[in-house]
This record gives sequence, structure tokens and C-alpha cells, in this order.
Amino acid sequence: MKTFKGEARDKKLWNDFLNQQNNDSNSFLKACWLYAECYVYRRLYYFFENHRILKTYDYFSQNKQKAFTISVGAMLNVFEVLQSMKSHISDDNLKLLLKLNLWGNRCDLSISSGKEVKPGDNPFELARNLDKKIIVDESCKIIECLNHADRKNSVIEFICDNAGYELFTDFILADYLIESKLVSKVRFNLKAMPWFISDATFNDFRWSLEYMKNHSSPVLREYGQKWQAFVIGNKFELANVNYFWTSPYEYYRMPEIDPELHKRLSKSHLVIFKGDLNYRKLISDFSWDCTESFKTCLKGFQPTNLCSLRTIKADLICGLLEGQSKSLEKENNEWMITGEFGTIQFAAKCDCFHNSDR
Ligand SMILES: O=P(O)(O)OC[C@@]1(O)O[C@H](CO)[C@@H](O)[C@@H]1O
Repeated sequence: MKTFKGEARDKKLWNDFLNQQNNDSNSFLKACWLYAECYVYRRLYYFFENHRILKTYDYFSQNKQKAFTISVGAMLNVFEVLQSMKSHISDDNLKLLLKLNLWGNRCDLSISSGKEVKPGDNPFELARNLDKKIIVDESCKIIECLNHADRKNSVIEFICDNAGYELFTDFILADYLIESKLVSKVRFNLKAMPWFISDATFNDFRWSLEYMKNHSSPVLREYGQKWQAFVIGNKFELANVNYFWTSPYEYYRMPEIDPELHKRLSKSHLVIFKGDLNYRKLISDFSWDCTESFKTCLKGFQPTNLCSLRTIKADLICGLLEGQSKSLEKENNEWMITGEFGTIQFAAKCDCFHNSDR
């Protein structure tokens, strides 16, 4: 893996990392999966960013936009159910929205190697029926944490994953948190470059709201306008560009590599990490004993209360009960790589909530 040349703002971040690798492991074939995969996506962008005309071109944008447009049927269904929830703010509704958001992570174009992945037409029914597939469910702890938020001043940080339907479910959850007045602001952390095919960039975020605002369906138009107004009114905030999210670093190294980012996260009430890649970075892509606690696997990374909503696509996990992985293996010996199963895990910063040790 070669160091980068040119003027890129993350050149030093990447080159310092590459220079720290020992010669034996500094190659695509020998590096660990996380590093090699991140390097490939960064190197791909390098070819474009140094091109006179193509420097702002997002080579995955067509796939991502298609992923959004083919999900309109599911989105309309979500809005229909949501209308009835609005008049009835409750922990049960919040729990259901967390699950809707979790399953949104199935719609990822990197696991399908770019092939279309469409959500079912009735996502709430799916979310209600898939509880057996959530093999660690700490949604109650997340809700308890949200109920402790200082409603007037609390910020939630979303560390987003995929554009398309998953980003839509992020908006839905964020909207509910704002409307129910549990928090005052949701900040979205997006990718600074095309990443893992479908990861959401700043442009994807803006494109999605603009697409909704101009749609022929009145409800899509209404919410497109509403969420654009949230952006202008600072209820939805786009975090500044940050290259840490497209670096290969595991999150426990954040205080050393990007102390400013760590400090900013620590001021929020809760950080929601979406998806599989964020999970791998949270627990350092190590093959932990699957019964090890989430908190231990974070290796001290705990800027504030944090949670992870992830469909399982990579063969690492923690927080399971004794014997649980054996029975999953019997059910489906590919349970760790298909995205069929999911986890909702939580780690509390302070003692005021239960912690996630199981
Ligand atoms: O973060 P996501 O979107 O949930 O998942 C991304 C992901 O499925 O893509 C990769 C396959 O290339 C896996 O490494 C990874 O876990």
C-alpha cells in the first residue's frame, strides 16, 4: 500500500498511517481486511481527485440515487404508519423506529457488490416480525438514555452509513426524536468522498432531500421541504467534513488521531453508529470472544453514551450469551455474513443508566 501524493487534505492522515505499518503487512494481500478495504476505496478516489475534470465526480452516485428512487414505495408506507404515531409519542414507537432504522442497514450496495437492494414494501411489518433476528437487543437501554436527555440542549450525533433507503430511515428516526422533543438537534456525519459504494456523502444527503421535495407524491414533497427547513433551522445539522470517517483508524484511536472530533462527540448526549463498517471500527475488527461485552470491545472508546445499529455482514461480534453463537450456527452457518441478523448494542458513559455488560 503506497503513500499518497498531491494536495489532498487527508494526505498526512493516511500517509502517517501507512508509514506506521510494518513492511511485512503493508500490502493489500497481507494487511488486515479493514485496512486493505479502506485503502482500496481511498486509492480509487485518488485517481479521480487528481483528475482535472473528474475531481468532483462521484462514480457511485447513479447506484445510490437508484437505491433511493426504487425505495419510494417503502417510504410511502413508512409515512402512512408514521402519521398515526405522531399523535402518540411513546417508548414503544421509538423502539419500533430504532428497529426500522436497524433493518434499513440491509440496503447496502457493498455487500451486494453494487447490485440493487430494495427494501420490502411494508417495512414496519418487517420490523415487527424480525425480532427473532435481533440477536442482541439493547433498544430499551437506548430509550432509557434518550429519556434522560436534557431536552432543550441535547444533541444526537448520527454516524451515518448508506445513502438510499437507509439514510431515509435515519431521517425518520431523527424527525421523531426532534418532534417528540426528546432532543433539540440531530447532527449527521457523512463521508467526504465516495466510500464503500453506497455510503452517504454530503451530496447524497442534499440530493435525497431535493429529490423528495420535487417528487410527485405530496407526502414526499412535504417531508422533503420539512427536512430542508430543519437543516436551515439547525434542527438537522451537517457536521463539518471530517476525514477521520474515511481513514482506516479504529475508533479507540480517535482521541489520539483526531482529539477535536472526540471532544465534539463527547459533548453530545448519544452517538448512533450505523452499520457494519462502523461496527468493525468500533470493536477494531478483532475476532473477539463473542461473549465479550460491547463495552470491553470498545477498548476505552467512550466519548459519551453510544450505540450501534448493525445488520451483521462481517464475521466479528461481541455481547452474545453463552451458547448463542452455536445455536445460530446450527440455524444458518453463514449467519455472520448475510445481513439476515442484526444487533442493537449500547454502552453508557455514566452510571446513571444500565451499562451494556451482559
Ligand atoms: O457498513 P455497511 O454498509 O453496513 O457494510 C459494509 C460492508 O458490508 O461492506 C463490506 C463488504 O465490502 C463489508 O466489509 C462491510 O462490512
